[in-house]
Amino acid sequence: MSKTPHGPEHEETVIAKGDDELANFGAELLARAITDAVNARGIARVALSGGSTPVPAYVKLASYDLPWDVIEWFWVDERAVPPDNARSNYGAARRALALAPVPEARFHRMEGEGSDLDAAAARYEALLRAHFGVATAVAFDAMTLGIGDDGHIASLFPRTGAVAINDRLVAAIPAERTPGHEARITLTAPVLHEARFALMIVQGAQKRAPLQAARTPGATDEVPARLASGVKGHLCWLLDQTAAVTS
Ligand SMILES: O=C(O)[C@H](O)[C@@H](O)[C@H](O)[C@H](O)COP(=O)(O)O
Repeated sequence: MSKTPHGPEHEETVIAKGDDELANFGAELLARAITDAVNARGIARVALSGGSTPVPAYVKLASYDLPWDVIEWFWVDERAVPPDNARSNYGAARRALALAPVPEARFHRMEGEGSDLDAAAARYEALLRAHFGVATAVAFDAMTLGIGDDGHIASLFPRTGAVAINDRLVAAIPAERTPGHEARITLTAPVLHEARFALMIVQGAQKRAPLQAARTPGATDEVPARLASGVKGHLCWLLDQTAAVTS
């Protein structure tokens, strides 16, 4: 049974009252993590999850006065669609960040559109190694995460064994292992765990059950979002009040 190997250095829960507050808190938390990273190391590397929940926070973040030239943007996962497809996580984040003065070269998308997702995953892994260095851990300065209704995180879906992939940084997940979804490319659990700051942003009554399951110790293959508790750095559960209700 794969369990989370260690707990966060720092863990907190922030409750937001409503959509706007969730987006504002999300943007503020990301901006702080980014600013801290640039102050400490002269650069911030950010990995963005897809889905709908984090997008309003990305929009708010775009209006911050950040050192945009030294922020590198990566993705936690991508759907097997072209970047201009409405389901593209890259496309959604790019639209949300459109007002931010980010140099094009700072965006590093996963190539979900290709016919060979294993090759695309390998290329992304090589890109991460080039940016982070081969010898060092791939530790993102800030990472947004979400929880699927089925308890998935990134594109690591329950009862597929995907949470146990630990021999690579980036994996291709075939459609038959993403129930109800298309094939994916995703960061693997070891990369999620290395995050210096992970913002787990959860909204809506339909997320109460998977959220409670994610915060209950147990097998990560049953509830992949339990991987969040293995983040080594600072883990922030940013919850809107409807998701935070405990039965
Ligand atoms: O590609 C994706 O879908 C995401 O990376 C995924 O892991 C997401 O975070 C959850 O499915 C929650 O999605 P919502 O925010 O839309 O509920």
